Amino acid sequence: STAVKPIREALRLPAGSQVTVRGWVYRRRDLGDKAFVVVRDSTGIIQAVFTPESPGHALARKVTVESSVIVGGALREDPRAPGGKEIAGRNIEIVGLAENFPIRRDASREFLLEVRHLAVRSRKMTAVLKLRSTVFEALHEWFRSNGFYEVHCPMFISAAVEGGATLFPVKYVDGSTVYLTQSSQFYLEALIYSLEKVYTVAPSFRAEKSRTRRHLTEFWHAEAEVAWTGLEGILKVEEELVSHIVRRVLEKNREELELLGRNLEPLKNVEPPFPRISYDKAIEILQGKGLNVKWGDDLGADEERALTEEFDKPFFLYGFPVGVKAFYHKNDPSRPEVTLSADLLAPEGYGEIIGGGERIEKLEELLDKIKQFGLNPSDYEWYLDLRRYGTVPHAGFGLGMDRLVTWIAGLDHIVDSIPFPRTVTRTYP
Ligand SMILES: NC(=O)C[C@H]([NH3+])C(=O)NS(=O)(=O)OC[C@H]1O[C@@H](n2cnc3c(N)ncnc32)[C@H](O)[C@@H]1O
Ligand SMILES: [Mg+2]
Repeated sequence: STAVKPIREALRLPAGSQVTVRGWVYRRRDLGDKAFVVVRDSTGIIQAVFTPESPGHALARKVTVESSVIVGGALREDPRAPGGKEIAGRNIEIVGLAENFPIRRDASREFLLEVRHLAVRSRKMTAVLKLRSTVFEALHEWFRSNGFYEVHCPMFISAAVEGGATLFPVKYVDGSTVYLTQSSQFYLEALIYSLEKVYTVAPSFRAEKSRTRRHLTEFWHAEAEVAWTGLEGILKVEEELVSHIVRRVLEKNREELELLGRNLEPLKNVEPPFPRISYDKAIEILQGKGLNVKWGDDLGADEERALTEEFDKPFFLYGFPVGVKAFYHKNDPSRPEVTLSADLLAPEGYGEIIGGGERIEKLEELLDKIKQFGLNPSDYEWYLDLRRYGTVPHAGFGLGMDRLVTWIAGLDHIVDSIPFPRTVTRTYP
């Protein structure tokens, strides 16, 4: 028998070639005395047709969906077959005969989540996971080629970064209570004093009460911190990073984007500079659209969705009011009621994918703000120390990787962007 080839490569061979492929039975049906077996591997699908003269005919009729198989035969043109070619099946080896596979075409979203350990085999999920892999690969590529060091921060932390309401407490081995990290930001801020430009990609945990299409309780968080820079400096990093990632997906995952039915035009627009609008301007636009918002309100998914209608590429929303953002954001010296913060909103209704901004670098200013926010300074002792020993202006951001994948892939729910989503109601499988 010939050497096993990935299906994508087998399909490129000339008709008449002897091929052997291996994978899982994607579809199986009988038509008259012929057995049609469609095999799936990580590169695609190919049809094999077994006639009564084929040595493998009997096995081909008995093989079940999702059985693992090795199939051999001669390649031939057939415009009706997926990929325009099929295998005139000669032999089939059943490596693992599958029991009755529980997933049917009309399976509900909830059932597909319940059997996600099997549903990850679907062509849609396979396409999303390949695209997700490119997104992470491109992120590392960009940071590493722009002078950033990858660092790793603890998952067990002692104080809230993004507010106490979404902390997951953990009973630690010594009996104390610690928390799962919401963000590596403070540790990155410590690391800029040695490496100056740092990034990390790790899970963050938020006990979000809200059941929405863009919240997970465990999500993948790419965070970066840069010494000696301010708000505009970090926005430039963000727009170049996101543009690079989208460009790489367009280069590498056309097939997957097509399988997902993604309209590519919005993605082709993703080039720096991105538009920048102030929070003030955003409130004006939203009020002009008849939304019931006033200055000082936080902006939720509905408001963000309405704003994205004004743009055909990602855009920055900067200058949030002090009360809307976390304590560590630096107040604008020229307008102390607003902060030097900025979110990056993805178009097409997706909204926030990045949160970030300039940090408070002066010790007294940070101490005042911690107290203003009713927080306990002793919970932030080591974070305050960073301002006692050679403080520098610095800025950073956090990019929600699952939200980024959801937008780029054009998915309608964040749970479809990650293999095993964790939400308010799901920690299984
Ligand atoms: N280093 C930093 O400056 C990051 C900063 N401490 C931070 O955590 N900002 S953030 O809360 O807006 O979260 C950052 C991003 O993280 C994503 N995010 C934030 N929360 C979630 C949940 N619950 N699910 C999915 N994605 C989430 C979303 O894209 C946000 O824009
Ligand atoms: Mg945010």
